[in-house]
Amino acid sequence: MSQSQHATQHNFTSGNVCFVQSYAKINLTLDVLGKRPDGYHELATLMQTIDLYDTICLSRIDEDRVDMVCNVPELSNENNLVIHAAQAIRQKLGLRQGLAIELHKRIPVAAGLGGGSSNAAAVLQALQQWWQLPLSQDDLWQMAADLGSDVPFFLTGGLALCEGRGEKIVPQVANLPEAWRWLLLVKPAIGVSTATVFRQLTASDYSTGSWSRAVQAALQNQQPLFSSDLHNCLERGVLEQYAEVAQARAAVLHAGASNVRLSGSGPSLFSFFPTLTEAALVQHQLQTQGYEVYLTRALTTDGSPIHFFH
Ligand SMILES: C[C@@](CO)(OP(=O)(O)O)[C@H](O)COP(=O)(O)OP(=O)(O)OC[C@H]1O[C@@H](n2ccc(N)nc2=O)[C@H](O)[C@@H]1O
Ligand SMILES: Nc1ncnc2c1ncn2[C@@H]1O[C@H](COP(=O)(O)OP(=O)(O)O)[C@@H](O)[C@H]1O
Repeated sequence: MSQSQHATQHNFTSGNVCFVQSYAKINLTLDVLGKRPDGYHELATLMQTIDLYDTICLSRIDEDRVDMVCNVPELSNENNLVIHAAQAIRQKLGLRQGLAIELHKRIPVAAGLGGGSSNAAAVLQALQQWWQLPLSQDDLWQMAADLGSDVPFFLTGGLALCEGRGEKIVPQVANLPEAWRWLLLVKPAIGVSTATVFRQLTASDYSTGSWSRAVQAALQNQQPLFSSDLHNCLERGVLEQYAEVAQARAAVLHAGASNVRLSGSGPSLFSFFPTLTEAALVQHQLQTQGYEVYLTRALTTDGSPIHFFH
């Protein structure tokens, strides 16, 4: 029996079974620099893993195939990224060892929280460690990047500056202001397609990358940061296009939050609080209005709570 802590996954293996925790992310900042010839957008985004996770149970099976069940019925099919990740590894190494995957989702789906990407990275990393595969970090990174723009970030997690289409990762020392100790996530009752949100961008939404780089520098130097320093270039389009998100944003502010931002392509919104009491009060108010709300916090690469500065 062994227990290991690598990157954002907590793995627990026992004989033929391996359990993995697969964490969600928020985008503290998200700059879109412009559209690339390949159709993707050039990004600079500061991503941070948070204490909200799916659980994945991997078991060896005798047959040469990958099976999967999920507690969210519409995700129980071969398009699930956990199957793509397992098949990518089997194909790359010509493995015939079969696998059964149980996926228990807690991270809201299509919510801007990176759940599918996190699950894919968790499977890549768990199989690499559990089966002691001869894959380099570069091999893993390439497989992750082929699975999706956000997947490489989840191989390291914690806090990172992500550039290119999101796949170029520069890990940062996880270090946030004291005022950001508690994190409230509000998930409006709609799913949002990432591709649609990018399609609706206009040139006036683009930035130079300066929002993310300024916040990165302030965090590294432990300088004061304000909620107005955080920016997401996708937010304008999402607030205009989806009334549910604009309403939820207004409700969060009305409930007493001093800051609120969209995570990724949304629809999830996040707010920071210095104390648990303040966060819990706002959470309670929003829950009584019927909102889906999560009270959580930021994590380091090994899944432990991060360091805060004054
Ligand atoms: C916006 C972000 C911010 O972290 O997250 P989510 O809101 O999805 O969580 C990511 O860039 C999402 O990453 P991911 O969900 O892996 O995207 P992919 O599967 O690679 O791409 C989905 C679609 O989004 C668009 N896309 C994605 C990334 C990028 N840099 N430019 C794009 O234009 C493309 O239309 C692409 O077909
Ligand atoms: N394991 C998975 N978990 C969640 N969604 C998945 C998974 N595998 C494939 N998907 C697909 O990916 C889409 C985006 O889901 P998700 O990763 O949760 O959101 P986001 O891209 O907003 O962070 C979903 O609509 C779903 O069809």
